[in-house]
Formats: sequence, C-alpha cells, structure tokens
Amino acid sequence: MSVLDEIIDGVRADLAERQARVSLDELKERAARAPGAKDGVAALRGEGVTVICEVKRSSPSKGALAAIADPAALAADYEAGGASVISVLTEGRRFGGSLADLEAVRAKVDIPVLRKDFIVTSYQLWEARAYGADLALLIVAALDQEALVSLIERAESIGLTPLVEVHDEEEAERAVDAGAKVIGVNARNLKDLKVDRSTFERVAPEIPNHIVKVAESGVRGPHDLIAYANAGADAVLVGESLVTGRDPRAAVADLVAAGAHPALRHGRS
Ligand SMILES: O=C(O)c1ccccc1NCC(=O)[C@H](O)[C@H](O)COP(=O)(O)O
Repeated sequence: MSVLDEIIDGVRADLAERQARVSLDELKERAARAPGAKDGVAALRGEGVTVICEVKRSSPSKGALAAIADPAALAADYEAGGASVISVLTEGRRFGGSLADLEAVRAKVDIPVLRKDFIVTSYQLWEARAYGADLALLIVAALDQEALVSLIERAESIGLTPLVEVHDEEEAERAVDAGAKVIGVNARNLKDLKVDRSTFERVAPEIPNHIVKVAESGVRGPHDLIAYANAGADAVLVGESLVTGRDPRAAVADLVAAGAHPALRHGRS
C-alpha cells in the first residue's frame, strides 16, 4: 500500500467518526455563520512571488518537527512577516493538525487560510468552510477525474478556492482539464517522500499562464524561492524550514523580500 493510500485510510476512519457526530446540515449552518470566504486567487497573484506559510507539527517524511503550542501565534508571525496565505495542516495522525488549529488561525489573521488535508469528500469541504478556510487542497493523485471535477465545482460553489496539487505532467494535465485556477506542483514524491526541486521546472510548462502556479515543498530559504520563481512560480508553499527555524517572522520577511525583487518577474507568467 502506498504512503498516500495509508494516509487516506486513516483520514477516512477519522472522517467517519466526525460524520457520526456532526451532520452535514449542522456543518452547513456553521458555514453560513462563518465570515465570507476571501479570494484565494487574488491573494496569490501579488506583485511579486507570494508566500504561503504552513503550520506543520510533524510529517510522514520527518516525524516530529515542532510542538507549535499556539498555532494562531505562529500564523500571526507569518502574517506580520508578509505571508499572503496561511496553510493549516488539519490531518491529525501523521501531521498532528486539527480543525481546531484551523479555527484558531482563522480567528487570528486577516489573510486567507488554506485547509491542507487529504480531501476525498464534499463533507470535508463543508468542514473547511465551517471552520473558516478560504482555500482547500485537492490532491489529484488521491482522486479519480470525476471526483476531482466534482470537488472543484463544490469547493467553488461554497466560496472556497481549490489549490489543486500535482506531482507530474499527467496529473497537471488532469488538473488543467478539471478547470483548476490554482495548481500546486509538489516536489515531494508521494512514493518515497523524497523532495526533488526540479519537479517544478519539469511540470510547470504544462500549466497555462492564466493559472496560478504554486511551487510546494523544499523551500529552505530565499535561494530556493528564487529558483522556483525563475522556473515560473507565482507562489511558493513553505512548511518545515519555517517551523524549525528560530525566527519564523524574519524568515518569512526574507522570502517575501526575495520574491518582490523586480528581476524575478522575467521568469514569471
Ligand atoms: O511532508 C511530508 O512528509 C508529506 C508526506 C506525504 C504527503 C504530504 C506531505 N507533506 C505535505 C506538504 O505538501 C508539505 O507540508 C508542504 O508542501 C510544505 O513542504 P516543506 O516546506 O518541505 O515542509
């Protein structure tokens, strides 16, 4: 069984437990009371390369990364450093996240918030909206084409911006065909969990320029952001280097400054 399949098995078990406790109607009522969703596409199409900063406690590839007792305080630091979007990993078993993290972050920051999880049903999209997310991750490798199209449509219909994640050229073609407006190319191979930063350079040409291109994983500092930008990234998504660093706010500010450099715009769409 692949790592992705194992993660999704756990996600489905936890999901069944939540569905038994909270009906879809209750979630929809909660979503109706949530603040209106912010425009994820507009937030990611900034002047320079925009930065998505992740609240990430642990991961299948690295195990424990950071305790993060106060995810909202970390998100506030990210926002103060100039982040455009906060990514909150809500998967509990492997990443140590929760919907409570999402809710706390939403209550603290003004910028859009991404629910980063392994979404396989529309119930999870309603959860995302009910707990204040503005964007939701959809992983092409986890979905057949019919489910991908249907979840993109459902997400957009409830105000969420789908960030559609791909790992190779074939998945990029599926994401484009499905109508994605934001596509993330994840450099972390889901089979062996190794990061190969050249994945973005290889896959990005398959994505038309009207679609926002996000380079995900493996950003250790400004030099990696610059390399992704020169390969055509409009945004980068950063987790590990921020949660393990000493000063997340300063680290984000360094990334944002690098992304705002006028010379980079030549490489961008
Ligand atoms: O991080 C992992 O080990 C991982 C394993 C399996 C599926 C997803 C995984 N990570 C989620 C992410 O996509 C990253 O958290 C995100 O791109 C940030 O990457 P990084 O800056 O390298 O932490």
